[in-house]
Amino acid sequence: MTTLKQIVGAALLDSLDQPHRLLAARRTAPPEFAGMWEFPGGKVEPGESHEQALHRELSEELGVKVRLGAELECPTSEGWPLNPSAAMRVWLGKVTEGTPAPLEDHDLLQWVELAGQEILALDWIPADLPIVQALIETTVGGRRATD
Ligand SMILES: Nc1nc2c([nH]c(=O)n2[C@H]2C[C@H](O)[C@@H](COP(=O)(O)OP(=O)(O)OP(=O)(O)O)O2)c(=O)[nH]1
Repeated sequence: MTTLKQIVGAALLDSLDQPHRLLAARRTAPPEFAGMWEFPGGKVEPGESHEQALHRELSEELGVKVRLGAELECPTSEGWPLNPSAAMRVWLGKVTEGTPAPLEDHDLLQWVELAGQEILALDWIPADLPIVQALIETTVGGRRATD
């Protein structure tokens, strides 16, 4: 039985086949996370699947429709641990309708290169750092090795 609060996040990429850039979102609240970068998303509501929750959150927060790709492989069945009471599962995705805008919960969106130092230089919510690392490995890891 799931005991942790379930959060879903999207790694929105410029392309699912040949990704080069990720859309990062800067949070406005709560105070301890304001100004930090994260994957857009939020809590799974009762009766929703994880994917349904993610589509709803992306519509509310960014005003976009997306195609979801694979789930980013995570260390536990409940996802990536965020804190003692919550875990997040993350799906790769691509915007199919609309232009992302910071409508709710964020004050800035930024497309960042997956390769290079720019992405790691962002002030991510600390719990997101292993997720960002895994995303880089999954997307451009092979390319990096031959850079
Ligand atoms: N969306 C999101 N939340 C994250 C990330 N990393 C991380 O620690 N969190 C935490 C922050 C919050 O405590 C929780 C998600 O809550 P939220 O505030 O985004 O969810 P929500 O929009 O459904 O919340 P609410 O306004 O309905 O209260 O997970 C991340 O990358 N994306």
